Amino acid sequence: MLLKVRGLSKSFDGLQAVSGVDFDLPQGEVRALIGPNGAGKTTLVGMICGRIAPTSGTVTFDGEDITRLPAHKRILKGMAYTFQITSIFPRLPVQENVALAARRRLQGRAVEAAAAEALGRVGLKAQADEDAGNLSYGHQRLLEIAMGLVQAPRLLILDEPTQGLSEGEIEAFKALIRALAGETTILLIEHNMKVVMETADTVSVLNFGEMLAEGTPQQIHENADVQAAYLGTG
Ligand SMILES: Nc1ncnc2c1ncn2[C@@H]1O[C@H](COP(=O)(O)OP(=O)(O)OP(=O)(O)O)[C@@H](O)[C@H]1O
Repeated sequence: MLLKVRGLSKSFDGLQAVSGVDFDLPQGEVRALIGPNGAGKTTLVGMICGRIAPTSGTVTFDGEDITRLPAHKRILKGMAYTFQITSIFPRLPVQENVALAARRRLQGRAVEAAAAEALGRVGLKAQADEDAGNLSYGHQRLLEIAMGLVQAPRLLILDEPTQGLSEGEIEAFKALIRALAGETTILLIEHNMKVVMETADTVSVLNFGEMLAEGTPQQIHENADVQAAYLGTG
């Protein structure tokens, strides 16, 4: 098991954001984490990648207890949390942004080759020389994914990657996830159910900080408890 979460809880001033979550993510799986607004998804993922200290519980990555390891050390172990660890440098070219991320693990010519490959994968090759700040919002999000990918992570965590993307960009994103499936383990917080249904191997549903259900996209789609949880919040 690549990632193992046991009894993970977080309270903020008495508000129980995540309570007693158990969660297993096998190597190579694409897992979607869904749930109504405020269910605790970002808090759970924050504890997995080390940005948020849990109130109790453990996180094990590749057999090692990393519960107390700071975020930057988790990155070195192969966790990439794209939208938090990478921030775009708007005045640098797109390619240079990706090269900076690549230098966490590579040197010399390998940096440029890896950056070009990552840009190709997210469909931004034509924008390589533009300043990152001039990209559309959707393209900036794809750039962030390229900056995660270029680090060759063992676990890639994407927090609402399709938010703000156009229909065409969402199609490209789905194709990218399918291409990465089996190669990289992916944990995807996603509100767009079409994206979830078409990319995830398995879906975990969080509701009021607790794991409500886990199953294939089809099972989750048909699950009465899940339907009720979403209806309850409008
Ligand atoms: N730093 C914080 N301080 C206090 N309360 C917080 C903090 N972070 C999150 N919360 C609360 O914890 C609960 C879970 O929030 P979280 O952001 O994890 O949910 P979410 O499922 O990611 O929601 P969304 O889908 O809206 O992003 C919410 O009630 C939120 O208000």
